Amino acid sequence: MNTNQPLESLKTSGAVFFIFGATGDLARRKLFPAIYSLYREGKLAQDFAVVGLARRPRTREEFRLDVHTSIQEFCRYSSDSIEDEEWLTFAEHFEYQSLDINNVDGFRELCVLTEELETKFNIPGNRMFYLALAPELFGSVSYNLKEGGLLESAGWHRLVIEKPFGYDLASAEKLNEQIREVFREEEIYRIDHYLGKEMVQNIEVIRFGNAFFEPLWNNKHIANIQITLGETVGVEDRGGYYDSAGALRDMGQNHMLQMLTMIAMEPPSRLLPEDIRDEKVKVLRSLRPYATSDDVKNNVVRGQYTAGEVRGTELPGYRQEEKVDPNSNTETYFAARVFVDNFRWAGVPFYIRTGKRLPVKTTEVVVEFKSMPTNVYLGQKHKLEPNLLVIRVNPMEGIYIKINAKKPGTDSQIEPLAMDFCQSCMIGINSPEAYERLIHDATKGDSTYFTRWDEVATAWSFVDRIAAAWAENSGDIETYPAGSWGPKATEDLLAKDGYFWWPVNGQDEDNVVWIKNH
Ligand SMILES: NC(=O)C1=CN([C@@H]2O[C@H](COP(=O)(O)OP(=O)(O)OC[C@H]3O[C@@H](n4cnc5c(N)ncnc54)[C@H](OP(=O)(O)O)[C@@H]3O)[C@@H](O)[C@H]2O)C=CC1
Ligand SMILES: O=C1O[C@H](COP(=O)(O)O)[C@@H](O)[C@H](O)[C@H]1O
Repeated sequence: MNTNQPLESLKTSGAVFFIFGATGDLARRKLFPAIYSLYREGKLAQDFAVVGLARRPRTREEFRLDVHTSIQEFCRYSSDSIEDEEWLTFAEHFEYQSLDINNVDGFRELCVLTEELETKFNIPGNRMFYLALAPELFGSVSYNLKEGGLLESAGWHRLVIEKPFGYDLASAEKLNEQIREVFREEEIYRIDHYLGKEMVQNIEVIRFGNAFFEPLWNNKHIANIQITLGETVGVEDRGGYYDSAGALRDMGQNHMLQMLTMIAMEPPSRLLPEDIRDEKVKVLRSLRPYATSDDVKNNVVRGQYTAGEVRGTELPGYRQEEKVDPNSNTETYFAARVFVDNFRWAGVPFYIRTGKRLPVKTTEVVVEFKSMPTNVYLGQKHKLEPNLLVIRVNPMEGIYIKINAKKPGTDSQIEPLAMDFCQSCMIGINSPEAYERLIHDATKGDSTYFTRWDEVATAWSFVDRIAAAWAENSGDIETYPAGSWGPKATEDLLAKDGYFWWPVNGQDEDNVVWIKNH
């Protein structure tokens, strides 16, 4: 398939969806609800089937009940009762097969089942393999799909894989080699679900669709950019995975750097998947690498949460969490001062931070513009507030712009004004979830919002230097109480440049006059 086909020519076609890891958390919380929403919205072709695969035994009826329960709990559309005709019509498309990834015989049986389903639902041999599995299993699945004959049908074959893609560059390369022995790059869809978020995709339109942003989008006018991905949750039941990953690998290598690329990339010459991905990888290649451990120390902060209280609830520290090493030095928070060394961004610091057990669940980008050279109203000593463009990604979706204006009724008193457009207030819960959009894109063959191998590899080489410096000084991790905004050193990262973190969601901005669409 040519991934540079015009996007409007890409259409959803009937396919069999194979969900490897169908008894797991991701399938339950995200994948089944996403498939159901797509079905409800008429975005799936009529001729489709879903095969759930995992080791645990399940009858077809038990599996369909699992799918129903997951939809009731997590989908933005609730499903009908399991006896209703509409649900039965949908559920009819779901099958389950118990299968061990490491046993090729199971794949041969799967091949027979698949051909039966393709005949039953008139599916033209298109097959999408979604790996909701630990990455160690990706190589075996690919190999056994081929050995088991599943790649011999007439239609297209696509492999959708979850993050994390490896643990570092070396392991990612190995993983990639294993997969590439079977699938071509254009058949591989590496999910980074942040790229499926409405407002992350909207960054492109805000930038390239507005005459008053793009001309200012450079180091002449922008002072700094702040990207925050705050979470209130701890590690929940994923302690085993998280303790070997940490915030840098879990969020930094992927979601944070991908968001940074969307903010910093050059306008693509055409809006085709490869053109956009080419521009994103150029940003990753322009990231200034931290040359020494001292560089890392001066520009990156890591922290781990200790016990704390959030809205009256006592919460344990990270080391007390289930499946976490009680002496763990894994970071649950990190912040970094990053530079994109290219013509557009030279000298502009990008401050990025993410953490678990922070006070607010929020993903937000703040673009701080350079201050006016002087305050013509009150003189040099009185600095005017800088203009801000704030892109709210999650859970609130929208943008606000902070400007200075004359306070009505005064001679020349100036007050900051925020024009707040809340998209989620208008669209509400019907805003499509990231997984829906990405699964839909994969069925159409649109790889724009999936990460290409060179993006993954370049991001790892940037992150590996931080991880290596931390490994040398494993004891210097700072702590922060659950419910706080992370270690104190995070403030210093910005303070040394004369900046501070802007309050997220406009909180504490009491001196600002808000003009809202809601
Ligand atoms: N959960 C989440 O929110 C997110 C998850 N991810 C990624 O998605 C992937 C899956 O995560 P998650 O669902 O949480 O993991 P879980 O541990 O909940 O599920 C793993 C699944 O793999 C199956 N499995 C394990 N070993 C085998 C095997 N040998 N043969 C066949 N099936 C096997 C398990 O089923 P059984 O035991 O029955 O065989 C289970 O269905 C991971 O890579 C994770 O990092 C990424 C982003 C978010
Ligand atoms: O990929 C991951 O993302 C989630 C956060 O996603 P969000 O869409 O809820 O913001 C994070 O909790 C998890 O640790 C990480 O693996």
